[in-house]
Amino acid sequence: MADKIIVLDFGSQYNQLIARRVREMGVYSELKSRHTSAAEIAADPEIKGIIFSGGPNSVYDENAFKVDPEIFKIGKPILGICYGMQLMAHDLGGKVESCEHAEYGKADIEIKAGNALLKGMENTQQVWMSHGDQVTAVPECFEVNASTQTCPIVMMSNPEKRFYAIQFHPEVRHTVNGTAMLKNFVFGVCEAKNNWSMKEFVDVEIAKIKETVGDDEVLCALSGGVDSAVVAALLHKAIGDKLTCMFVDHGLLRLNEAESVVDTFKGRFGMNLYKIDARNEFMSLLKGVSDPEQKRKIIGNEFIRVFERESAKFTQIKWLAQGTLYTDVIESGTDTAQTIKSHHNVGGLPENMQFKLIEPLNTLFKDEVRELGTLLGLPDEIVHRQPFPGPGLAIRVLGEVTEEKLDLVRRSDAILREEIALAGLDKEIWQYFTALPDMKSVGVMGDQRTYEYTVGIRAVTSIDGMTADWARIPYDVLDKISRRIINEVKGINRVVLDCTSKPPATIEWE
Ligand SMILES: Nc1ncnc2c1ncn2[C@@H]1O[C@H](COP(=O)(O)OP(=O)(O)OP(=O)(O)O)[C@@H](O)[C@H]1O
Ligand SMILES: O=c1[nH]c(=O)c2[nH+]cn([C@@H]3O[C@H](COP(=O)(O)O)[C@@H](O)[C@H]3O)c2[nH]1
Ligand SMILES: NC(=O)CC[C@H](N)C(=O)O
Ligand SMILES: [Mg+2]
Repeated sequence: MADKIIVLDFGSQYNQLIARRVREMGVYSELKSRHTSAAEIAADPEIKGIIFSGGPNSVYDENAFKVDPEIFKIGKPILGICYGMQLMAHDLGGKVESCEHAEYGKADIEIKAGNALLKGMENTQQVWMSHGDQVTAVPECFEVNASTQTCPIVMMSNPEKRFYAIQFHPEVRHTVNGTAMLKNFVFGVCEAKNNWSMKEFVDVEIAKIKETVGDDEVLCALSGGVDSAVVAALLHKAIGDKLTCMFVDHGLLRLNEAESVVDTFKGRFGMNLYKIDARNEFMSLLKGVSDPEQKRKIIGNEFIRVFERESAKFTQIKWLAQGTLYTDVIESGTDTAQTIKSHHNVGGLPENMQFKLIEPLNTLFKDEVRELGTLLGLPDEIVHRQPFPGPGLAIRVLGEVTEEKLDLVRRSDAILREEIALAGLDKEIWQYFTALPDMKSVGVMGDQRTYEYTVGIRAVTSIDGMTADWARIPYDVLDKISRRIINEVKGINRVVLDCTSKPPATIEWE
């Protein structure tokens, strides 16, 4: 088995990012609950080191997240990041106070005394901060390694015990040498071996699936997107023809999408795929509903009801596999992180669901899933397909969903996709689509007054969908898209461009 580094979760939005940075180095890493006991960690010889994540609490809050205090006695290296640093200082007898000037964003640290994490680095380092508390006195036997203008103790360590702590976030790209510092911890301090790769992930997940489901049949919710295609490929390797895939046409798909998914997966790959026509059910449940969260919950709920009803027709299937990614989980809200939007497959699930879930990708990010897809032999056109959300066009038609509005989004979106591909931009732009804000404006066409819908173009560049920037589509391409939409899609008289990054916006408009 592979060496591993565990990340204890204290509620940071970036906690899973820490784990994936370590995986990128070829060392297995996973996020663990803060309730994991020291005894359990001590008993696992594969765990070579522990990282405490950041988090929203202050260590002095009444309900602040705690860690088993025995963890400092088991002899394994620990790296505390932000809240993790404050927790280490607090638990070992140092002092944490709220700072006079909270620091958010870029900062420069001055190295006072080098240590193993800073090996090979210049004295000044650009880092990224996000904190309102800071350590004001280090515990016994700790040294101060670096400071900023407003934070005298930005890094501390006790090399003998192999305890290291930093106030900034090495896992984000804005900390220029963040990855190098994490590498120094993982290889230099923990002496972990880089003997893990996606190949390992495949073997471990296949074994886990076999053990979990035994001889049972599994239903895989297949959308034609990369996540569910990868899940289906993994399952197929694990349980062969005990796998049944189901694709739901909820009436919220893009132009010709249903036909093309069936052609590809059933026709070309010969998969055991059932297409369910549930257009009427979804549309009637959405009638009169305009709140985005309510729409998402109705859709998530109905997906499960359709799977329950349809699967009962051939055998009693108790396992449902979905292509849930970590992004879906964190954005839907966890016991520590806020709900940004309820993804249909996580926050939108009904409470009284009969299925037990299989979600092998729920710790991964999109780009990791693409790597996995390639490894499993899926063709490029599937691996690099742009993401399309499960609730489909329902979250791109703002407000109440009607057939008329769906048709406008569908046709304008098809034009946008065609032109982006013609301009050779379809690989560069991560996701692109049109959305219909619930608004009309005045125009003049052929000397006549019009009062019709506006359509918005949303196109973003991203790596993992967690953060995104708006794509700089050349003006002449935009011009052609805009003219074609106005000329070809009756009912639209204005086209606008969304030039907002994520954060502060999100990719979808609802
Ligand atoms: N129309 C659908 N029919 C069946 N299952 C679906 C459908 N839409 C979504 N799902 C399920 O919900 C999961 C999450 O959807 P999501 O859009 O995040 O993933 P995806 O469609 O597989 O990949 P992508 O993100 O590339 O679109 C899917 O992996 C799939 O299991
Ligand atoms: O399957 C899904 N079910 C959902 O409910 C959902 N909501 C957003 N998305 C997709 O997730 C990525 C991030 O989207 P946001 O920036 O809009 O949160 C983008 O790629 C979105 O298209 C969803 N996918
Ligand atoms: N990002 C963090 O971990 C923040 C830790 C703590 N809540 C602070 O503001 O200092
Ligand atoms: Mg999808």
